[in-house]
Amino acid sequence: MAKETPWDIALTDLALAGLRPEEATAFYSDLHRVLGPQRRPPADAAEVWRSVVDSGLLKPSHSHPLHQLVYYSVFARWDFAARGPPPYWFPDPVLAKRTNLGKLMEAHGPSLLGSSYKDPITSFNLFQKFTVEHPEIYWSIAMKEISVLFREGPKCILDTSDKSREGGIWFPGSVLNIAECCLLPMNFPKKTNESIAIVWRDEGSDDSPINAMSLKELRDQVMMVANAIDKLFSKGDPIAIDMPMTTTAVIIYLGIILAGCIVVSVADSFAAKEIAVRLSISKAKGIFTQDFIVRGGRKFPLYSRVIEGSNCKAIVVPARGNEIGVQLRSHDLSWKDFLSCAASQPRPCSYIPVYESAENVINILFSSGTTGDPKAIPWTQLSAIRSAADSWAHTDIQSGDICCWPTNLGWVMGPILLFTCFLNGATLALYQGSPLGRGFGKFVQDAGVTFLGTIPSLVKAWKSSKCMEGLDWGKIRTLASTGEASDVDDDLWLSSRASYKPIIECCGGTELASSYILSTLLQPQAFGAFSGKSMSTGFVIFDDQGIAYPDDQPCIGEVGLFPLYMGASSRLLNGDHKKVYFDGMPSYRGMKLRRHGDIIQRTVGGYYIVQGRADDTMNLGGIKISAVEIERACNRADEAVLETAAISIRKGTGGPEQLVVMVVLKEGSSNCDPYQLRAKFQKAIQKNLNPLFKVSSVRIVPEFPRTASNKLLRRVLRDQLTKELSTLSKL
Ligand SMILES: Nc1ncnc2c1ncn2[C@@H]1O[C@H](COP(=O)(O)OP(=O)(O)OP(=O)(O)O)[C@@H](O)[C@H]1O
Repeated sequence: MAKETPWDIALTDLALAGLRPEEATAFYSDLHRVLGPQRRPPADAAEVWRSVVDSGLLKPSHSHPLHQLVYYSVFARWDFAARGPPPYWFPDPVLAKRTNLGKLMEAHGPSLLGSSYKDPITSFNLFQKFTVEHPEIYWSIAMKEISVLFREGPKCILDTSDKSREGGIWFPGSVLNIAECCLLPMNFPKKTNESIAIVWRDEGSDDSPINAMSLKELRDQVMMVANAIDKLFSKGDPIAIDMPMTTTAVIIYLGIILAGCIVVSVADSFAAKEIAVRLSISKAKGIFTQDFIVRGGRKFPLYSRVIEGSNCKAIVVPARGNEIGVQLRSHDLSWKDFLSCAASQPRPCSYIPVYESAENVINILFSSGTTGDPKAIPWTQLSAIRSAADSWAHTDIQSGDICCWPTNLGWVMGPILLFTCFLNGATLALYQGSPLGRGFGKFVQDAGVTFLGTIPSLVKAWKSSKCMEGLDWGKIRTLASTGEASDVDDDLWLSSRASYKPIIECCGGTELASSYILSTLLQPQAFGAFSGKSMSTGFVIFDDQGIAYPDDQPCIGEVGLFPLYMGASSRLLNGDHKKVYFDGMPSYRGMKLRRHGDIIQRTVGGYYIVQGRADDTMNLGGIKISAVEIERACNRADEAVLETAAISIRKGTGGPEQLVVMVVLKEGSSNCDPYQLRAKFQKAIQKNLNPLFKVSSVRIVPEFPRTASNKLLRRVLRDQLTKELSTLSKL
């Protein structure tokens, strides 16, 4: 499909990529005008691509094959080993100074870095390093940028005197209510009572106007909920929310925190048993839920799932309309009856928040369980601050932005998105239904979303179904992706839908309340790669012996986080925090490193590429390789492949690990032959990775097992294959 150079693209190629003859002729001459006469290198591919994008030649309305043809032809001769991943987006020196971080660096860079400070782009790495070495200075400045209002100010920013607290004590002595901070109008960041706090639309009402709620309306409703909570619960009670991330769910979330209780977030896709386990671990005193979930035009029971394994008081919100569609147990309440508890108050929409220390727990979240049983992670008010501040710095969220990221309050992205919007004066955009279809994309268009977050499986589904064709996503300023390693071609598709806006890759963990590697608008971006570490985050990549690679050296290894990490967890409800995150970790410069479990690659050029979990690493013929690297090579080996999972298994008798590539095919490709695929995978692996790696077999399956948040569960596939093998060997 791709040509040796973009100059080799012929009219016939453009026709094959979907252009009509007259369009192909016009495109051809425009392309050549942009490319100029130089037919062969030394033209730098990155500069060529930059001119192509700047010229606006490639439009969102063009077919994906056309975008592919140009992109892959431009970078056909790119030497990854010598230059790192190819950049597709470049910061503009003038615009960079107008970003949140750019402004902060311009204001403080000269005094903090002295004459070494040049400008936000040139000095980004130096500044990030400074924030790691002086986190107390960075956080004292960053805190002024988001709407955090202390009732009592902190004694200092960071206290490291208690050596048993590896993560340090942040903002000691301070008292606040973070939900109140979300709801108050502020001069900076700008939030008035009339500012639009939430916009939303119900699935199925895709041609109706967008609904909107002002900050004052939101505050009134949250206060009403807090008043009603006071009637039914006591301060400090854990109260669960298990429902889609709707406007009502967001109001409930803030109401629980305003009233000094703890939100227990449970994702709405869990089965009854999983819900029950989470309610029991957190000792929830009540649960807010819905009668049903309406998604993709279907109605799924939710209340019945919630009560199957738990007796705690349920407050039931109707999925649609005002009346609930299920019969309640005697001790449960409808949403209407719950709200009427507050209505009897003289001022139902007025509430004095419960103020607590910054380290007070506001939310219990559960990790995805990719590596084992989900961990119950207490989020403090600091976690909320961390999440909003990172979005301020890295995704450049500003007041007036309209932010959409399909997720759930039970996944870490839910609370991160909520605090990102409300502590930065941005608008939260919620599509109340399935994000998989065109209705969601139309909402993004109609609501004028400026920031769109995604997960890789969602992007893959949009690209493959072509459901977003013809939509105008022109208001998008920034995209983002998290959860799993993203696919270069899927990201090419995503960015091209928004005229090549940057995709900010985010990788962290529920227990960090943030991402440890995170792209920025101050550095060039490459698909599927992270341009750097997040502000104030330090880490090393270490080898099998626990020895850290030098910071400027390209390498692959496990990441070890510096333990002083503002907003990260310091305990687990269902596990030994020290054992999970610190025991067995190497030390670096006198610091015991914090475990995160990811294998990452630092490339030439200082980009990071996630290679998956340490547990998914395999040893093929004595060489260590991550599953993700093999999958990246195989995913593009044949047009029929939707996705692959690389698993290594060992026969019961021991011996070397054998590589099995499992495949899910695109719709309509069912007659694909596994033997032919094996040959193609073998070739792709030999060409891109290592000629010695052998594909032992290929399995075509209808779908992969995934966590409830859609992460590929390689450990389940590995267990299945190992079991099958041992049964076979017994026959
Ligand atoms: N953008 C990304 N690219 C690659 N991997 C990612 C990305 N974002 C997240 N991840 C993976 O997800 C992990 C964080 O997910 P989460 O906090 O939900 O817990 P988990 O590790 O999946 O679950 P558990 O700790 O229960 O096994 C990261 O450590 C990383 O492995």
